Amino acid sequence: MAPKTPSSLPLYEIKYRKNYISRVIELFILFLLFSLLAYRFLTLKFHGLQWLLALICESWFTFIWILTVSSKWNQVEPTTYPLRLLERTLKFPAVDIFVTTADPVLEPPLITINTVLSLLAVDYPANKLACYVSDDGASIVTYYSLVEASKFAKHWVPFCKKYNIALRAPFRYFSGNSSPPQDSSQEFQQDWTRMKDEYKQLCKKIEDASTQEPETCDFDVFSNIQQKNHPTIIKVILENKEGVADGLPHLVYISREKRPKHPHQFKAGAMNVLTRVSGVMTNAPFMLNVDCDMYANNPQVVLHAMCYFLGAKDEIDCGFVQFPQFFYDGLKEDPYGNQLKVLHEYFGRGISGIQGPFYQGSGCFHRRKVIYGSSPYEKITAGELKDEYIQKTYGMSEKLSTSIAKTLLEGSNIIEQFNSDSPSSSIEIAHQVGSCGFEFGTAWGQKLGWLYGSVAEDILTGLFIQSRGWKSAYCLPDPPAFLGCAPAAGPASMIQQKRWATGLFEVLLNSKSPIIGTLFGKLQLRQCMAYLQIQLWGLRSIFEVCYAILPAYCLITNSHFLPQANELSIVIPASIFIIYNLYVLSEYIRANEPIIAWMNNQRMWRVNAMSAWLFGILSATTKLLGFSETAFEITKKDQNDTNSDIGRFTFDDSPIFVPGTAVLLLNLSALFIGVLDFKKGNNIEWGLGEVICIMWIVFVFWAFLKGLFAKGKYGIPTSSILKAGALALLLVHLFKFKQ
Ligand SMILES: O=c1ccn([C@@H]2O[C@H](COP(=O)(O)OP(=O)(O)O[C@H]3O[C@H](CO)[C@@H](O)[C@H](O)[C@H]3O)[C@@H](O)[C@H]2O)c(=O)[nH]1
Ligand SMILES: [Mn+2]
Repeated sequence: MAPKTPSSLPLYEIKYRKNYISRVIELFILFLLFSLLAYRFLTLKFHGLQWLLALICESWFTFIWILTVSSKWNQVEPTTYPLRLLERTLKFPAVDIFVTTADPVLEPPLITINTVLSLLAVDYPANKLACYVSDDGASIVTYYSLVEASKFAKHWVPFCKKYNIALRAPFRYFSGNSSPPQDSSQEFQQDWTRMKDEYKQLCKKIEDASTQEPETCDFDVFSNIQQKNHPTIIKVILENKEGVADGLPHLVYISREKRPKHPHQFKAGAMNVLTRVSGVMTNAPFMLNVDCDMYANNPQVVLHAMCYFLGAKDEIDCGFVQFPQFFYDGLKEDPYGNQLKVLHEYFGRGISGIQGPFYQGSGCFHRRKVIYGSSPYEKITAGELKDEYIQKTYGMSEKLSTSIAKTLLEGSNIIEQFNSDSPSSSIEIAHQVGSCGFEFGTAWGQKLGWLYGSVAEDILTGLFIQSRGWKSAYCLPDPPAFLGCAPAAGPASMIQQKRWATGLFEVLLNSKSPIIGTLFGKLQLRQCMAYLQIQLWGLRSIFEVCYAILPAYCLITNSHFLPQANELSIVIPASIFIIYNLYVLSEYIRANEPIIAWMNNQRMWRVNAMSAWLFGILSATTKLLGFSETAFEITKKDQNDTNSDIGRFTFDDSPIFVPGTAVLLLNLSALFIGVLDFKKGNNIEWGLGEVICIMWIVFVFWAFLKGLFAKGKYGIPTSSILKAGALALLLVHLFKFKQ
């Protein structure tokens, strides 16, 4: 065999995990679940309401388990080879990078500029990159910070490239290091110290600006505007006019027009403006989007993504390339269960073995034409793109139409397409396409761009792409490509989970729901099942709450919903409980996660399911009935809350904590009532099974139990406890009455 030349080696490889043992265990659990259902069904007539409720809930859990097993069946082990790519070619396609920020308080500008700096410094020809920052907060501080950061970038980027620095977000690079590494050269030590000083000054400037607004004439546009009522603001901060590969990429600030009566569609709206503004300015064939807190942790990210785009034999195989979301400074042992490591490890790799990962909203590279609504192999001729059609669909702008036509007609020539004009020459048209009336009557948000109608715009948009037949690729470089902030407080974490549950459920009811995508589109059946697995989070809450109430119901009404300890059939539910939990534990161990993280996560999944998801489905339903609109509540990004016991669960007066507290109180009272009954020597119908269930619920809500007695932010506010108590009391009486 002839030795392989660099150009014949594959740029990526996808292997499949040999997860046979896992599959067997998962199928065995499924078998046990079916046995349980059969047993319940056959014995239904000997038991009361609680038996029927248990049967309904367990049927639902079985259904979810089928979705889970299918989603995790084919887990991928992808590898990308950026070095081979570098050996193969010197010509790279252009990439437009989008960073979104929306609130200078919840999303401190220092975090945003670190993300931007890490992106400006990636290993990729600078003349092929343009970074666009969308600021829905229209904040002068954010803009000022970016301007100052761009000055710092002129030294930072060359420094990173000269010494091949691995971590190019300065706040992470300098954190904890007060002096340069001692074993390095004199020159490096000097440069290091200089950079660190400059970065300190930058931080100081930004800090000062947030207390006293900066004043220069350049900032006039920001004076006298309101966050939700202002014209489009676009500023070209950095421009690589000469097009030099080792210079700096373009950097453009955009705050789209906002008017009070005009729905602005949250992040999806911002992404569409970014798409259009970049379309008229640079029109790169690929775009990367990241949330403002998701800095590039691996300087080769773009190269890794290009391994897929340039290495795929068939374009259909990668409509987009998703890097999973990982988080930095994650709280030890993941008390809020939101670092999602284990979810990515099995579920994420599993769906990547079907039609590809979901689009996760951040850390994703898209083909521009995919965002423009095209389908795989779609051959568009110039005739079909007659201006009239384009303008009706994409909006009235000649320059934008031309650029869109170019993208759609592109064929396979993605390298040459870069727009050679400098961004500032298109600034007027950019203002026009960034205005809020531009989309009126067009297909933006409906059939192209980022889709409207769900606060989980990412899942909706990705689903629509996959329903057109595109596959997506999962990229897992080492070190991880992007790192962001996971919420580090109880309320923030709950609000995020609630938003996801709402948004995911909205997608299910949308005209682009996965079921429709499979029936009428090109979404694969098992991909549809994977989407359902997450989109049913909201509905799951009802069954989970019901099931958590059952043991309490039994103790209060002196009945049982599980077979008694001396019956042989108790083996079925007992073994489901034991095998399932041990199996999940083994997943954590295999993923090198601490056992405590497993414990915390198991609890938090249940807590989220019974509180945040419940509110999620409530808000999706009230929207559906037309009572309210769902809103995108932004997650707080800063987590340097120094004087607090990080990791200890925190509460606030949000009603979101009421149902969980009520479930806990109800079970505790049931236990109390049961023990009294038992002491009285009454004939007891319930048994060990029900008592273990109550113990388990107390274990799940341990943080809430502690919260009942703690003060300040660690305690559940008295008003919430009273509401939950009243609810629990009401249920106790209802059950008693029924009896
Ligand atoms: O009106 C808005 C609201 C939000 N954002 C941006 O959207 C991003 C995500 O917001 P965040 O509060 O961090 O939400 P997360 O729950 O952490 O985000 C995940 O889930 C969202 C969908 O619920 C996706 O949009 C995100 O990309 C995904 O990372 C941030 O960059 C925001 O600045 C806007 O630009 N405009
Ligand atoms: Mn976020």
